[in-house]
Amino acid sequence: MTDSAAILLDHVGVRLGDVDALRDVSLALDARTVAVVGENGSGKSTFARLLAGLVTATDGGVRILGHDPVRQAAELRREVAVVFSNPDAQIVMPTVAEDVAFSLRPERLGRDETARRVDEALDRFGLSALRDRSSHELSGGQKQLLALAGAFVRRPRLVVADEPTTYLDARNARLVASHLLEDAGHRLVLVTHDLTLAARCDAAVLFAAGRVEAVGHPEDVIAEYEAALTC
Ligand SMILES: Nc1ncnc2c1ncn2[C@@H]1O[C@H](COP(=O)(O)OP(=O)(O)OP(=O)(O)O)[C@@H](O)[C@H]1O
Repeated sequence: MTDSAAILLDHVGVRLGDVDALRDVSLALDARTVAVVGENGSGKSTFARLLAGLVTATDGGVRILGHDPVRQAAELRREVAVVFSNPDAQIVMPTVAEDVAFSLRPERLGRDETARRVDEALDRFGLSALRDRSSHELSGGQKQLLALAGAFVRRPRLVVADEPTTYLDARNARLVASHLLEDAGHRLVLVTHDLTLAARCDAAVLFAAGRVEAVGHPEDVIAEYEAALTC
């Protein structure tokens, strides 16, 4: 296993209550965009949360972007952004512009730099005209774009997206996917049940019952997943 890969897991187990959500997972992932696929309950979200420092390993070793998620939790929080399927969980401020600015608070930037970065993010995600709108009154698609703006405004090195297109119509799903996949200097780990979307990533991981069943080129991994489904 190369020890310079962006995502390194060495015999990792994660126990949640009395469930082994991940078991003996060893991975070295260095592709820029990685799809995570597998059946319901196979451990995908647990893996995503582990990368973001939201759950900790019960066994084994983890390095994300060179950081130990426990001892270097602050560095990890600064460099990893998370996007979930339900954007409501991530929207905290009354207006669209305030919500994006809120994401920048930990950076302690000056007022002008904050305003510049917020404007840039709103523009990039097509939200400039909605900047003073109530964030909770946006449509589902607009809310997900707001969640993306809040994630990307921090210029993360890694974006972990857990089924970010689940509740979106085809047009917004396509828009959100293209923002996530475009190379804006970030890495992406994308948990998805959309195998067409997974195929657009540079690499894929297949989970089954908390274990890694396959890892490699998305075409091969998806073929293995589909073969298992037809058995
Ligand atoms: N907080 C928790 N406490 C106890 N068990 C949990 C908890 N969260 C998840 N689990 C269990 O861990 C296992 C893996 O769940 P996880 O959410 O990672 O799967 P998933 O592949 O993301 O599923 P889905 O596709 O349905 O979202 C499942 O058996 C689940 O029931």
